[in-house]
Amino acid sequence: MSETYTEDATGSRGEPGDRFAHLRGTAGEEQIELDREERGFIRHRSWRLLVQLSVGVRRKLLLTAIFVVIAQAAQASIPLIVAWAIDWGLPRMMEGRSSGMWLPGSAYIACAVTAGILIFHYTRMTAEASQEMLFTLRGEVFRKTQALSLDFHEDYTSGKVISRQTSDLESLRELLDGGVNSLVQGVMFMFFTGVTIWIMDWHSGLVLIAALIPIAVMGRWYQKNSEVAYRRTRVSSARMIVHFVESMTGIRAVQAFRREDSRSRQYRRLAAIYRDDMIRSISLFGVLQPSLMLIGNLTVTAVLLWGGYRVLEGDLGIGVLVALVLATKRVFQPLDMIAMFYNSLQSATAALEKVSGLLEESPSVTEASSPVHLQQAAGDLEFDRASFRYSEDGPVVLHELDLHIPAGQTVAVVGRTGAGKSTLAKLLARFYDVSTGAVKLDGVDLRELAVADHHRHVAMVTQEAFLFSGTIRANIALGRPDAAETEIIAAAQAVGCHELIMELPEGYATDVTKRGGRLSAGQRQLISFARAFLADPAVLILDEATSSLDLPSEALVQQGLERLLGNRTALIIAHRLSTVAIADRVLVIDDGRVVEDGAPAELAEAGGYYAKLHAAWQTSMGA
Ligand SMILES: Nc1ncnc2c1ncn2[C@@H]1O[C@H](COP(=O)(O)OP(=O)(O)OP(=O)(O)O)[C@@H](O)[C@H]1O
Repeated sequence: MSETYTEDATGSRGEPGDRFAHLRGTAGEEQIELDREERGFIRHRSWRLLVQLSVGVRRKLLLTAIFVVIAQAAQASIPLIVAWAIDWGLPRMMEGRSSGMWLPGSAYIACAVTAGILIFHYTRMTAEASQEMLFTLRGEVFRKTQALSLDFHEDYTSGKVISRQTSDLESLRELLDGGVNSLVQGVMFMFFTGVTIWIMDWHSGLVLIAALIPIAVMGRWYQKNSEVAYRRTRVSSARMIVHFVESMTGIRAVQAFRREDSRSRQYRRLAAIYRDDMIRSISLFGVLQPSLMLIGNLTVTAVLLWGGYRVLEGDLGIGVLVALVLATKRVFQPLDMIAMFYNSLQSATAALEKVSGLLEESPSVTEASSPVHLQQAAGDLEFDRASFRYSEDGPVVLHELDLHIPAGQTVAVVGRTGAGKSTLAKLLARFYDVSTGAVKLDGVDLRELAVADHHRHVAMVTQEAFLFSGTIRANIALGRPDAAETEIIAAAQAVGCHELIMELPEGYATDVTKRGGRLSAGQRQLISFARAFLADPAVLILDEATSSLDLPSEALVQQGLERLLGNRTALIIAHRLSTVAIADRVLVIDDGRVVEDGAPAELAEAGGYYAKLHAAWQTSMGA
């Protein structure tokens, strides 16, 4: 699949002075009322996405269209055949000529069989084409959301991503699966039946055309109102899903603080808003559908009355009148289907607006146009007058930081909460790029370094020690997917978790999500150390867990950590005295600046922040 779906060259936010900057990407996603130009912009983006998606299934769509036209022409000619049978066939039969029966009869059967076979084929082809388009889109939404940088995810929340991937794609599925098919089918059927009416009697054709006027007025009314109504349902559905996802991912906090009732109340409130928005949009459809039916029935009455009068006058054959009434009744049958299509179109359009916006986003951390490759890295790190703020108008979090960490050094970073320790780590891991200045690995600016090489040389072990569902083996192998079994075991042995894995019910094949495979915080950390050991990076960034482990576990984790560190360069956000003790150097960060820098023993004597922290730790150890 192509890399850029609806992304434009200017990035997701466009050029300065861009008239639609507030609508690009996911910005303005919750804006419900749009002016004419804004609507045009959003619609263009949505349709462009739909066209891009249809490129791969063009042949199938074309063939479907041809089949639909032929099948509907065959079906629509049935009233003509009836008229022919009555006005031409019947008199012949009465004269004893058998052709009066079998000619119209065979034509009727031929039309019905042709239509049946073609409908079978195009129904299957439409399903294949729409599923193929949805398959592509699902993959694209997943790929895009994974590729987007952390700053996007921190703003957008996983609940919204889930809502794009589930409820929005679902409403698109409804449209593509049944809707398009019924639209083309219905329109073609109406067209051909209309033509047969014209052929039989142009007076009735005029009645039909007159009926199109109120139909068009109703359609326009529905489009205007339902567009806004469905946009509103997309927003309220996303809010409801966001709340649900947050409550479930934060279930520990919810239960610990007994927030179940209040979270339920909030959820009910959001669900009620969604329910009301849905009722409002469906009610609009409730007006559209019967109105169209009424127009249809009035037209049949008009054709019957006027035709009947002309039969009495001797201007029209009775067979033609029967066929005309039959055809006029049939011409409106698909309106029901078309109205339903219109309904799912409006719902899917609102969904497509959101999905195409998400796909228009582009990562803020990108690969340089001609990246520098580093086959081997020693692990020399440098912050060169590096400043950073999370957003353009946000506060400066790191202030012109100058810091050199020679290869192989273990640096513990301490400081009060909110000082900027994690930010330092995130810049090294390149979750973000510095605002000014540079961060360098072996003298190469990280922004110039090939992303794959950066990933290979710099690894981050986060404090949550996240394990994916699957086996222990697979979780360690994430560090290097092509690693052999022996290498995986060697990595586990190196950090000291081989024994504990062997004690699990199925050893390395134990599923971490199953009962018996559940691991403690310390064990999870050791597994994530094994993963990092296997990856064998030159630089390790460790966000040490703040949760206190019991002493035997802490000792195990400590040993595992020391073995993992080896000769690598390491930056550890330290929360334990034992970790700081094994560091070569301690940095005390305060308000985005390094305020103390030296060997642990040296700083413990210096009487500053670290000395106090050290004393407090020692007291707690003694307690
Ligand atoms: N995603 C973000 N967007 C905006 N501001 C942020 C973001 N992450 C952190 N900050 C701000 O940046 C500053 C430094 O945060 P950082 O997470 O680096 O602190 P820390 O020293 O690691 O704190 P802690 O020990 O509590 O984890 C804080 O003022 C914080 O509010």
